[in-house]
Amino acid sequence: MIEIKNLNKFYGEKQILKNINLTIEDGEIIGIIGESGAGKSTLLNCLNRLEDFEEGSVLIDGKEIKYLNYNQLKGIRKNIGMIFQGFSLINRKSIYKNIAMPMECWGYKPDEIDMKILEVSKLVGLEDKLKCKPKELSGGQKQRVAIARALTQNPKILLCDECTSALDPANTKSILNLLKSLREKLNITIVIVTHEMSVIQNICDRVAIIKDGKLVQVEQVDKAFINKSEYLKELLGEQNIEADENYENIIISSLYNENNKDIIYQLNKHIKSKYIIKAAEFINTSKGRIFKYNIDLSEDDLETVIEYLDRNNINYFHIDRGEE
Ligand SMILES: Nc1ncnc2c1ncn2[C@@H]1O[C@H](COP(=O)(O)OP(=O)(O)OP(=O)(O)O)[C@@H](O)[C@H]1O
Repeated sequence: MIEIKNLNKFYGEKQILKNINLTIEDGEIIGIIGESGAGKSTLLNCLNRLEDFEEGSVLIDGKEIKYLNYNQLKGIRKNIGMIFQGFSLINRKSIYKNIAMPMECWGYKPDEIDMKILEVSKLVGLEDKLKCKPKELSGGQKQRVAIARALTQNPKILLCDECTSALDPANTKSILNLLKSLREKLNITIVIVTHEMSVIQNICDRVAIIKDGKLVQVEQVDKAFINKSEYLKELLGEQNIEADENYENIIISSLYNENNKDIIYQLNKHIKSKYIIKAAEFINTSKGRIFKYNIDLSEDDLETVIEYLDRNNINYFHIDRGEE
């Protein structure tokens, strides 16, 4: 478990992280998203003390890392793998040698290294590329090498800083699938810093939004997308749809399930007068598919619709226009 408590971080006079509090459970995949310069990478780097922090604490499995000396830190960092956007591979060395590097530093015996490399290269699907050089690999394959290298230390935590930002959509998808399968097989905790909302949607259990150094929202991904906060809308570049004062406006949004899959058909059966679907959106998340309909309907139909939605346990938000 990672526990971040009242974390404050400064560069000179400038405060970069402002009273961050966050607990990350074992085996969780959490995504940290925010605008450029918000403090995402700095926060990630505080988790293994690549960056020191002035105030607050970071506990890894109950152990405070703030005051650890160099040797103690090395021990903790063994449990925390890190992967970056740029892969950090040595081009003149083979894939085998690139993966072997941390084990060589730690003084493992050659046959131990051999066995481990066989194991991790199978996990990331690179067992036939060990003799290649990085330049012979695609971006996605290079990131797999970086992940394999991190896995040689049997990490309990994987910190990923924009690990798919340099990849095309197909390679991004394959790396995200790999991370998901690693969590399933090894119960690794994964913290992902990203500016790509698709990464958050596809694999994260929770999303943490950081704005100007403050953690402004931490929520389960499905809940965050069912009822988007102003922060999330801002990151998505979405604007609120203007309300039409002649209608009641309702947003119906839920995870798809047996109960609500034919919601529009059902509404048609219940509503007397015409209604307007102003926007419809379908989002795939790690928790399932979310639908969202923004509907204008007559005042007469509002009560019937709300009753239907309540009865069937379907989420909705009635936009209160107030008394104009
Ligand atoms: N070594 C440093 N010295 C001084 N200021 C720094 C240093 N590193 C980062 N900063 C500043 O800290 C702030 C947060 O940087 P950080 O890299 O954490 O943001 P980020 O959210 O990861 O941004 P991006 O998405 O662009 O990578 C920025 O204003 C940045 O300029």
